Amino acid sequence: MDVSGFEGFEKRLELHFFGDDPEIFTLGLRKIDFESIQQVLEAVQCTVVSAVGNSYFDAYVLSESSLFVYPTKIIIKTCGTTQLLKSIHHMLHFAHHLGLTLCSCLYTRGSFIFPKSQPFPHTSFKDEVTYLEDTIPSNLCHRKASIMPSKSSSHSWHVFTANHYSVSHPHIPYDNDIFTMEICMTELDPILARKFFRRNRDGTTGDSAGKEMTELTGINEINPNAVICDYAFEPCGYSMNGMDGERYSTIHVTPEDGFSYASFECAGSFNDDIVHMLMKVVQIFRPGTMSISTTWNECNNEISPEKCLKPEVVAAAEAAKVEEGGKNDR
Ligand SMILES: C[S@+](CC[C@H](N)C(=O)[O-])C[C@H]1O[C@@H](n2cnc3c(N)ncnc32)[C@H](O)[C@@H]1O
Repeated sequence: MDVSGFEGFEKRLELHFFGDDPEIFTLGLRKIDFESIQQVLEAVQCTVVSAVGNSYFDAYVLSESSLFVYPTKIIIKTCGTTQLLKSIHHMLHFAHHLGLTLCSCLYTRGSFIFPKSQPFPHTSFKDEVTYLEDTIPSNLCHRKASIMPSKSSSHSWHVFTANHYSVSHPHIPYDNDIFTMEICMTELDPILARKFFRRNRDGTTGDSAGKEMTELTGINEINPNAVICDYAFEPCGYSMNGMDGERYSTIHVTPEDGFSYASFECAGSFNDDIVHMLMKVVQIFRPGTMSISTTWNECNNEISPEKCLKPEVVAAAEAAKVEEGGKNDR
């Protein structure tokens, strides 16, 4: 941990692949063995603390956040002083051996609380973009990098996208109904944040203490259908991955006062009850500041992260804040 505190804001990388073998849609990247996954994570400087899988994907809780492996997609999210972008080179190597080619890359992050503690290539957004430009293959020719405008300078969204387009694969299949929602929260209510400190040190494991926190805080009620894999760190900190069919969700909490942070991320559909979900998340953390981003695939196969939200998400966030306004005097 940095002398001043732990960097909660995650770096997030989403890579999509395509290939000619129909088997890639059933197993694909999930064929990468655990040793190779560990090799990728070694480059990033984090480890696996817990793992589960269902018939659609594998979910790993990491010492610093989470990894999701689908047949043609990988999402890796890491916090602290990890070097996330160093995973790309290794991932491309393993994917290549499975006959898979990268067709899109999305890298996002918020504003670091402790930017000066970040190692290369995360020393600045400029360095990150240069590193990405140099690492991703040239078939990803549509590239964009931007820091999206924000009312709060401490919650600026940094985005890099790169997409492939070819005549032979004009329509790489994406599910246009599914979007990703990420909520980043700082200045958590200190009383609620205390719930993410381990109480009984004796006889509990990271798994059992994690399960206790999931129930005590109501995280299990956000999506009651999700199978949850949770973990509590020592002396504090919490991570969970949820699996609901092919949809994932993930929560990470840094509860220490002075640099408290929590994030919630899920894959959702426009038919979901976003209001309910947002209300639940806000009630669990009562953050002083929060930002929400949604990302979805447009018909032209470009991954499009939006800080300007779909109206239903804006309405839900505002409803959640109004509801909490009366309860939280901060
Ligand atoms: C890994 S978790 C969740 C990360 C998530 N991105 C976040 O910041 O909310 C981070 C929390 O666990 C605590 N922690 C305790 N041991 C840790 C370890 N070995 N690695 C990472 N975090 C640890 C940190 O102090 C912090 O409160």
